[in-house]
Amino acid sequence: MKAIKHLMQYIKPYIWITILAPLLMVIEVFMDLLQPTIMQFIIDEGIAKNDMSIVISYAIIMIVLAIIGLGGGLGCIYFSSKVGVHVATDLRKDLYEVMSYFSTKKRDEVGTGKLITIMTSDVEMIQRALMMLLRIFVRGPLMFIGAVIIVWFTARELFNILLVIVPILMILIITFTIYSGKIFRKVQQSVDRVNEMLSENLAGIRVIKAFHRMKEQMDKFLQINKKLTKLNQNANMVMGFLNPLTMWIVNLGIVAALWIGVIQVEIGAIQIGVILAFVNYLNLIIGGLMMSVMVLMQVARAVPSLDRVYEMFNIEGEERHQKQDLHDIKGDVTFENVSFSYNENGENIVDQLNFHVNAGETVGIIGMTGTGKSTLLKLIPRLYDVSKGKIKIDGKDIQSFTLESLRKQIAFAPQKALLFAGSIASNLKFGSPNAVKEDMHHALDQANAMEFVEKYDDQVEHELSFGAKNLSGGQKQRLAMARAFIKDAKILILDDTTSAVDTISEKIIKNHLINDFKEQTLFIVSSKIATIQHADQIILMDDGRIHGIGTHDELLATNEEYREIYLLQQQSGGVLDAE
Ligand SMILES: Nc1ncnc2c1ncn2[C@@H]1O[C@H](COP(=O)(O)OP(=O)(O)OP(=O)(O)O)[C@@H](O)[C@H]1O
Repeated sequence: MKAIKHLMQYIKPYIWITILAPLLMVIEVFMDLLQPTIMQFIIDEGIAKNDMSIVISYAIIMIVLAIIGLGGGLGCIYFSSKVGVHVATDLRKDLYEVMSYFSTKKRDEVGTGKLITIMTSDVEMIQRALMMLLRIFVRGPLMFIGAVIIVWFTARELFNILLVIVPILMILIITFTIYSGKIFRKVQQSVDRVNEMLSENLAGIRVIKAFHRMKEQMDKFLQINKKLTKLNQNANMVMGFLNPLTMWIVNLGIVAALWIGVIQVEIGAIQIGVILAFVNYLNLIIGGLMMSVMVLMQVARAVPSLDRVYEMFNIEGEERHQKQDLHDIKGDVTFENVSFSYNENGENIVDQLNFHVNAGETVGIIGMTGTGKSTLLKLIPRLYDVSKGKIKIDGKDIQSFTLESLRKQIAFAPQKALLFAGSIASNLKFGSPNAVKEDMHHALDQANAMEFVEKYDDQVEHELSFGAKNLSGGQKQRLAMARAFIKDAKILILDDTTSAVDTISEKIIKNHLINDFKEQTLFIVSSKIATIQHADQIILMDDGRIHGIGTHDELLATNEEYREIYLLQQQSGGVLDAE
């Protein structure tokens, strides 16, 4: 109910054409309903009495009425399509907006597959249902009721046939509609799963190929797809049963009409034209019922879609407009007893973290994989919210600031260098929308990316393909770093952003980090001590906890595990000194 109310808000701007479309359909139905009666008149008064003038004049009336009906029908199609398409477009636009405000946690929970299905097939389902409702939902019942009334007045001797047939058809239709609604709900869930698997496999196609797991993935996909096929088949079977069953009942009605009708003609109670008109009206009645069923079926399919769309609008998003703005920060960052778990009541991925970073300092974070380094970083721009404790910037809890203003103060280069299709410049403008060429060159220099960008004829205007597949892993990382650098934010976070970068480039970038970012608070996660050796503090993470904290020299002197990592990396030649 609430979902329907919500949909009504989208129909409201098009309310006049939403009213006009069914009105035009009323004209078409009236014209259709008049045709059999005129035909009856032509047969009984024209042909039976050999009066050609009646035949011709009523045939002309029939044509005129048909043309008027056609005009009404076409108008209805035009306006109902307009409503459907516009409502769908507006819904998609708003869905895109709310989805972009989902908290990262919620987005993870819902899953990309479901989000894509909702934006595409669910919205389309609503669009189709809306169009059909405006076109056929008026036509169906009106044709049904109109035909029944006309039969009552023109062929009352045959009316009893309707009293038997119509209730049977109605029970049949209602049962089928309810049942098909349940099946379509399952179909939709199955489509979600297919989409989820598809998007995951397409994104990971190179990994699948590299590990030669095409067959295994294909088998998995086939299994899910098979389930969808079966559900679709069931749904179609339901529909497949309905048509022959109704036609059989209608045919029984026609046989009964002919039988009873002929007896009535013989005793002179009715004329032959009445029987023909009745058969025609019977077809209109069935047509009306079937059309209503089609609409109901479509509505039954659209209801789960409407619910799913409505659910998206109700998902707790990130707050947008309350709280105070964060301006001109110094850049002190404090973690006070911070714990975080991805799942409610799940194990803490980071646990009771306590540390303080002064503005302008660099913090290096190191530790085994899966120890919560990336998670720690994601808590600072509130990509996820802490489960316990507080993170403070300049002594104030980050929860008290608007997300927009908080994130303006933070430049974040995530572990996976995600770039967008478009020019290098457009990607850099993500970091700083007003950046000019000089700013871009400067940031690209700092990330040692100018070295390859300047080789392109069109330089920063060079187009990146979807997912920046025309770049190497190291090139992508350097551009992603440049995008963070150009933002010139007070807090700069680099999550293992040099893992695929060559040693010389890494050394250049490190020098820039040391010399150009003295005013910024830097968080650098790396698996290599050499990358963070210069940091004012190094945090050694172990199983979500801080296992050691201090400068490189302090940790070397006091922390066994740190010393071991350092020696191992020294032996494997991973040492990299800043100049
Ligand atoms: N979105 C998520 N949902 C649920 N669990 C997650 C999510 N992201 C990470 N984790 C889990 O949290 C733990 C820590 O992950 P995190 O990425 O923070 O580790 P990390 O130290 O950065 O690892 P690496 O060095 O490999 O990048 C892992 O066990 C991981 O499975």
